[in-house]
Amino acid sequence: MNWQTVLTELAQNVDDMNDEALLGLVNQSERIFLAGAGRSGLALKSFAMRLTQLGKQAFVVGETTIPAITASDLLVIASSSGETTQLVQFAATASEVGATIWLWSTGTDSTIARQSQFVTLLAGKSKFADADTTTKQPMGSLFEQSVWLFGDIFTMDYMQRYQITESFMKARHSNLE
Ligand SMILES: O=C([C@H](O)CO)[C@H](O)[C@H](O)COP(=O)(O)O
Repeated sequence: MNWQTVLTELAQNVDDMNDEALLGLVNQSERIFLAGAGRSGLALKSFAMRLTQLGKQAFVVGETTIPAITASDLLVIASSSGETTQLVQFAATASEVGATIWLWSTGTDSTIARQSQFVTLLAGKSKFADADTTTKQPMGSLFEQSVWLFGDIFTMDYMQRYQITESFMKARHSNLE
């Protein structure tokens, strides 16, 4: 029963959100930084891994080996609320240096959204929102699931758009597992 509820809720995500501009944005960005807190960050990490396998330089914010972000870099932020304190600070720093920000969120009325050049809206509600009709799941669960799925679907679209094969990606998979 709850399986069906979750799958139905995930269908709120439209299937035509990977437009050419976003595919081009990632293609043109040599270095991509990814930031998310809590469960949103865990889901976004799965996309960071795929970006590496697609041939990009991907850095998860918070890892000690991360370089400084610069004007030519892309910062992807996943945040249901767009208001999580440390992510607001990351967006401010990225803006100061002139980096491009691509936010994945549930709305456009947030501090981070206002600093972002690109915003992708995913199904779910902000973790700060009260229970509503958007989802029966607690807090940001639907959004966090959507982050994982959007990353996977974007990966498939990117493979098709730039003719990247699975063997190309497998060759870039970690061999220290
Ligand atoms: O871990 C989370 C929490 O359990 C809500 O479901 C959130 O992902 C984390 O707090 C980050 O929040 P957002 O930045 O609003 O996604």
